[in-house]
Amino acid sequence: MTVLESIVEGVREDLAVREAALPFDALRAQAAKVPPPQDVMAVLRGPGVGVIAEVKRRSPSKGALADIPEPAELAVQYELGGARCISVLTEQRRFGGSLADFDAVRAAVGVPLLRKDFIVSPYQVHEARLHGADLVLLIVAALEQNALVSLLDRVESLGMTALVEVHTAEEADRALEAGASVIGVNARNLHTLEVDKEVFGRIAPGLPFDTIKIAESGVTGPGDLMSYAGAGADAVLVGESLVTSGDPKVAVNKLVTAGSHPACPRPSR
Ligand SMILES: O=C(O)c1ccccc1NCC(=O)[C@H](O)[C@H](O)COP(=O)(O)O
Repeated sequence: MTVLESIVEGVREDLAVREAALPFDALRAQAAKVPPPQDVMAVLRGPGVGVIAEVKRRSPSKGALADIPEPAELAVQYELGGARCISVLTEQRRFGGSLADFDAVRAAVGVPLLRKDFIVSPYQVHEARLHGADLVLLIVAALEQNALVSLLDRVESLGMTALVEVHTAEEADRALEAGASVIGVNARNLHTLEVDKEVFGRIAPGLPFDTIKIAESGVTGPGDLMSYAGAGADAVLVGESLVTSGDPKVAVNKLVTAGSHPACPRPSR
């Protein structure tokens, strides 16, 4: 079993417990009463290269990264530093995240929020909406094509935006066939955990010009952002280097400043 398969197995077990506690129809009815999501496409199409800053306590590849006793405080620092969106990992077993973290962040910041999890069921999509998500991650490698198409439709039918994550050209084709308009190219192979920062540059130029392109993983500073910008990134998604920086506001702001600098290559839309 690969790392991704084992994560998804645990996610399905935890999901069954939540479904037993709050049945799907009741969840859906509650989620329908939540204020509508933000227009994330407009935010991601903002000037320069944006930063999506991630609340990430630990990971399968690196183990413990940061305690983050107050995720809301971290998120406020990200927002003050100029993050365009904030990603909150809600997977508990491997990443130490939770929907309680998501709620705390939602209550503290105004920027759009990404529910970063391993979404395999419509239940998780409505759950994301119930907790105020604007964006939902869909990982192509974790989904059969029919499931990808129907989850993407569901995310959009609720007014949210799907960040569809790929790691290979074949997965990018599947994302486009499913109708993705925001594609994240993850430098990390979720089966082996190997990080290859060249992957974005191999895949992004082949995507349609009007697709929002997000470079995920392995961003350690402004130099990486500039390289990804040169290969066509509209935004970068950054976790580890921010949570381990000691000063997340400054660390985010260094990236934001690089992304808005006149020397930074512009997205070609
Ligand atoms: O981070 C991991 O080790 C990982 C392992 C298996 C599945 C997903 C994983 N990470 C999710 C992410 O995509 C990253 O949290 C995100 O792109 C930020 O990456 P980084 O800046 O390298 O922390």
